[in-house]
Amino acid sequence: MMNGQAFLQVENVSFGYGKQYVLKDVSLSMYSGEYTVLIGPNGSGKSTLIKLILGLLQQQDGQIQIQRSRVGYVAQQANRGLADFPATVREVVASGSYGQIGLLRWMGSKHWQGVERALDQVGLTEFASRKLSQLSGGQQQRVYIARALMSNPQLLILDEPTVGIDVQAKEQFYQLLKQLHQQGLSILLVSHDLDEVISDVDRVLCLNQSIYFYGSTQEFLREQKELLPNLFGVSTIRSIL
Ligand SMILES: Nc1ncnc2c1ncn2[C@@H]1O[C@H](COP(=O)(O)OP(=O)(O)OP(=O)(O)O)[C@@H](O)[C@H]1O
Repeated sequence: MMNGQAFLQVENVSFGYGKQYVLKDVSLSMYSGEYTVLIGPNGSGKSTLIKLILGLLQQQDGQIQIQRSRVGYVAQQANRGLADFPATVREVVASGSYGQIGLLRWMGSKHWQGVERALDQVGLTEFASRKLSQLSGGQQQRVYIARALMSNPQLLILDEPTVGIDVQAKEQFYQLLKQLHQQGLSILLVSHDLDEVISDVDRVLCLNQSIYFYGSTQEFLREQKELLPNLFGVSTIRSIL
């Protein structure tokens, strides 16, 4: 897994919104096909790190190397803003190709085939003609994954995608991520649901302004009794929930 060139390389990155740093000297590398979960207490800099990786923020120090055209992104509460928009599920997924639903009329049949494929990958074919607002929160998040898949990403980044989704839908959602990973997609998932994803991921990254732990799932499980009390003030994964 670690062979070859890393396609995401974050080297000694520091960032602050004002004078104070919220991220200090952060380094990490992701290799093709890896599934990494990023955890950390509230305000530890997880979303900030994601925004730096996506190029939405610019670090003050350090370097980030990544081919951004090969990154798909599913934001926290992704449905905000679009949920009331009168677009169908199919149209929202299609907008992943062009970024704007208004441009859909320019899409050729090859693109629409891609839309059907993406809908199939996330198990939403039967909902394709429904309005987005008529789907549950969990289904809507799957629509956003399908939209992100339209750019044929190498890496899918998700920032707390299951906030506000019920337990059963969460399970289905993580099952979908597991399947996409098994199909070869690399995933960087920000989540508090460590207990639910720990058996699916390859690596765990614990952030608290700096990197607190970064290693394989096996290493994490071996060391969690020492790691978790310091990071979250709890002693088992289950108590983070
Ligand atoms: N736009 C902003 N301007 C100023 N400070 C910010 C801004 N966004 C975030 N911060 C601060 O930066 C720090 C890191 O925030 P960030 O959202 O990256 O943390 P997080 O780990 O994602 O938190 P959570 O788990 O609560 O989502 C926090 O102290 C936060 O208050």
